[in-house]
Amino acid sequence: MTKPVLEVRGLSKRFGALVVSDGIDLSLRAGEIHAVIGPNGAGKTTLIAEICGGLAPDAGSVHLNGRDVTGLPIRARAKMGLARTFQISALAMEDTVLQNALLGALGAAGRPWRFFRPVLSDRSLRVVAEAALDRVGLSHKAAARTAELSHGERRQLEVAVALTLTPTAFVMDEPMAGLGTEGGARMTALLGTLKHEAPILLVEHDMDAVFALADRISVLAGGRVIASGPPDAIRADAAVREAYLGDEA
Ligand SMILES: Nc1ncnc2c1ncn2[C@@H]1O[C@H](COP(=O)(O)OP(=O)(O)OP(=O)(O)O)[C@@H](O)[C@H]1O
Repeated sequence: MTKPVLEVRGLSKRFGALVVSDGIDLSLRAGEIHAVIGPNGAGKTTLIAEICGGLAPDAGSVHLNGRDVTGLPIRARAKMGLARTFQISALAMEDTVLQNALLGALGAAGRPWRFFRPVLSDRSLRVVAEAALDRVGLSHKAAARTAELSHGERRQLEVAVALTLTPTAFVMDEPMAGLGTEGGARMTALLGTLKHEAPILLVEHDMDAVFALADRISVLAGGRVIASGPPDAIRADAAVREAYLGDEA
């Protein structure tokens, strides 16, 4: 089997007496969507922070493309193509859609923000930013102020910003949150094609989306992976039903 793009081994973290990551092993392979689900407080947000570099684990490691990145800060991991989208929007609302994509491309190119003005006319960055907008279906809104976008369009723009990193792996934190039926369907279709460019670690509460999209699902409860496997196996897993899904699943 090919080496995982992203690999988490024995990740452990406690806040005082509370164990939030309890020896978590997880891998993300090329071409897949691996969903991480679990009840509130299971430790999903903490896990994402440890993977992306916002929070140092007490023990364990994170490897990206075979390289140990456990000690690296967020920015260094992002430069290696670890592209995160956020639960809460990190977009600049007063800037245009294209400017937000350009800011992403600028960050990916590792240039300081104070050179932003000239960058607006930088051809190579514009090409990257415009291609990302095109990819998520937002080209027609390039000149619009970001504040004028619908909620769904903002989430699409967040994916476009992530795309400007030329991702090695996506880490997505609830990309379906707040999307209606139409926006959810559009995002589902987008993720289904994006996974072929870079695999997606998907933390998501929308179970319909998870079971429709995921190639593998890992279930977190009390900081532990209590089950991991293809959607059908997870649906049938008694421990999962008890811990999380309820009998209606
Ligand atoms: N900085 C912190 N200090 C103390 N406790 C924390 C801290 N961050 C998180 N926790 C606790 O760790 C546990 C796991 O939280 P986390 O946010 O990772 O769970 P989650 O699975 O993402 O939950 P949700 O689905 O509600 O977002 C919770 O009990 C939370 O209160």
